[in-house]
Amino acid sequence: MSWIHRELETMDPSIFLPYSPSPPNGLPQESKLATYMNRSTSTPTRSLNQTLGRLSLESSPTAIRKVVTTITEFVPMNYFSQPNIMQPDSPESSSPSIMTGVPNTSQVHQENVGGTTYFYSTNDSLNTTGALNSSASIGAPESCMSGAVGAGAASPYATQIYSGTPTHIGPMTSKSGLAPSFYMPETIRSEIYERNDDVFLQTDLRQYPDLPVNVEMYSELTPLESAAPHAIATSYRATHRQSGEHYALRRLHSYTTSVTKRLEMWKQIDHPNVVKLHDWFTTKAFGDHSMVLVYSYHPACTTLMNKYLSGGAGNSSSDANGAFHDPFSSDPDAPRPYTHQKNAMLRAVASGVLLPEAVLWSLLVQLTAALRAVHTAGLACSLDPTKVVMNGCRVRISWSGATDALHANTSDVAQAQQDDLTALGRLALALACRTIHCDNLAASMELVARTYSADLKNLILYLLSSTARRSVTDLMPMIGARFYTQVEALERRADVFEDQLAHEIDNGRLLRILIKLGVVNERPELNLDASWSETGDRYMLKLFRDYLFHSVTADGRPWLEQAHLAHCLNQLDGGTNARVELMSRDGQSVLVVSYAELKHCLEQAFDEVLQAAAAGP
Ligand SMILES: Nc1ncnc2c1ncn2[C@@H]1O[C@H](COP(=O)(O)OP(=O)(O)OP(=O)(O)O)[C@@H](O)[C@H]1O
Repeated sequence: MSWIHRELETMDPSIFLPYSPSPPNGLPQESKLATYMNRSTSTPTRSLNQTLGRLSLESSPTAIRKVVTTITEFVPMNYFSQPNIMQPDSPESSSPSIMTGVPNTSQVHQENVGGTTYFYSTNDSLNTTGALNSSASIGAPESCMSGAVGAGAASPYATQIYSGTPTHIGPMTSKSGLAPSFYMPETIRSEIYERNDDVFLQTDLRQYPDLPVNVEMYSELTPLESAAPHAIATSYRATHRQSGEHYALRRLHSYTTSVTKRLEMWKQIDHPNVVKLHDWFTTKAFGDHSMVLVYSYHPACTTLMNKYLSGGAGNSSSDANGAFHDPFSSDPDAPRPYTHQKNAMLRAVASGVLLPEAVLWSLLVQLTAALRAVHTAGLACSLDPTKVVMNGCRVRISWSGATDALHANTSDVAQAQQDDLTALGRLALALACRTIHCDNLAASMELVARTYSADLKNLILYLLSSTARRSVTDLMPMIGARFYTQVEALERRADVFEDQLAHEIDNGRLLRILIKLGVVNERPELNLDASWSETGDRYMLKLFRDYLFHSVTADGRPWLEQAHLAHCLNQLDGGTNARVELMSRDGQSVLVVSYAELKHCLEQAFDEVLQAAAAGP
């Protein structure tokens, strides 16, 4: 007999036969179904209603509490919460107050249809409380308002998988003027994969036999750049031996000075556009007296130089352009620098590789925000395209404070801040022209004037002018309304993140409930009871598992319908009143149960496993 995929929300109650104490097709008492039916009707320790009756506000159910502590449950916002019913500080234990004193009204009806016995539990209070007991249920507003016991209904949310994409997310991809990479979900996914890859893919450390295994509290050192013979500084990714977290280390070779006052000041800077300096120490682990600066590690970073200015490996295919190779190359046929520079710019314009103005403003807004934080703290950062890193659309100034460590606090900060502003101007010009070779200022500015707005040109001119003393705070009026564009883009990106997060929360709900089912189903034994997973509450869960995963079509083929699976799991998570037919494996009996009852069985059974696990050897 094939499995029947029917849910019984609409079943007419009049078809239920009244319960008879001596049914015509009584169950053999040794059958597994009997263990469940006994637990529903007579066995005191297994009585669902008795269990529910024991639940009270004072003693919130250990089952629920244990589950919450062991697998972090998703506790939704209590949209309709009423102070007299819901406990604000303990959302997961609020439902039992409504359950208190639920009368034991368990009844079982059974009928025989064509040799198959159908068992119906008509325990309405069970269905209701189960629904209220949902990890994600919030109760219907009416029931909360009236406080009526038994009037609750499963949250519509708890029984759905996706609430749907909000309408404001959809049309954003066609928003003109904003770089699409700011808010495309596919981009978010690929960015996250790229970052995870970066963390998990290990470099072959045999290439670096001289690397120490441990440096202070850090191990698994992986160079972030290819080794240069006479470098004065080297960068590594490393893992903290205690926390397991990744850090970026900047090693300053043969370090002789020891003044660290400015490093202390750098440590205080916590800004989204500055890579955070956490710590520093000196070490002889590299065979010399090195200083190591410890920074936050941002996976899959690339420098602005690599991403936009060098045409190197870091460039995306659309960015790659032979126009940006070094004009001073050793190739005797290479064009003379000026010609090359001009040609490069013209080709950049023609081939459309110039950055959209919105992207330029985004970079400038972020960099000026970083400079503002740094300058306000009385520091300067030696801005350089190789020392600004980017992942996603976030820009950060990297290795902050390394210059101060090298020069031992001797530089004039006021002058260094002016140099930062000039460096920002040069960087803006380089990004606008897509080349670092902008020595011909007139030609470069001509390109900027032709391609971009007057505001951008004026900002660059202001930053490059050396006549007046400039300040980073003067830049804000020049950025003007473009700041709002940046805020708008970030908020749109946040919208997409929230939408994705909502989906993942729903996936998490399903994963948790699948974990619970997996922990209970087919467990070989529990507390020396080899038939534990086959009897009592668990028998019903086993049949539910069969119904979910092993259903077949009328001609015996596996019936795989993901929407059905997700729907059933959500009904279970919500503990709804909808009923489902569960057929015994011999096809002789059909149990008609509500998801509320199934949910309660699952929580009871899972709690038993948890208690056994916590009992210790
Ligand atoms: N905090 C960080 N987290 C992750 N990666 C970073 C971080 N800071 C820099 N990087 C990456 O490390 C790589 C090496 O950076 P580094 O500044 O050492 O490059 P470099 O051009 O070789 O400079 P230098 O010659 O001064 O060492 C770059 O690809 C950069 O993207």
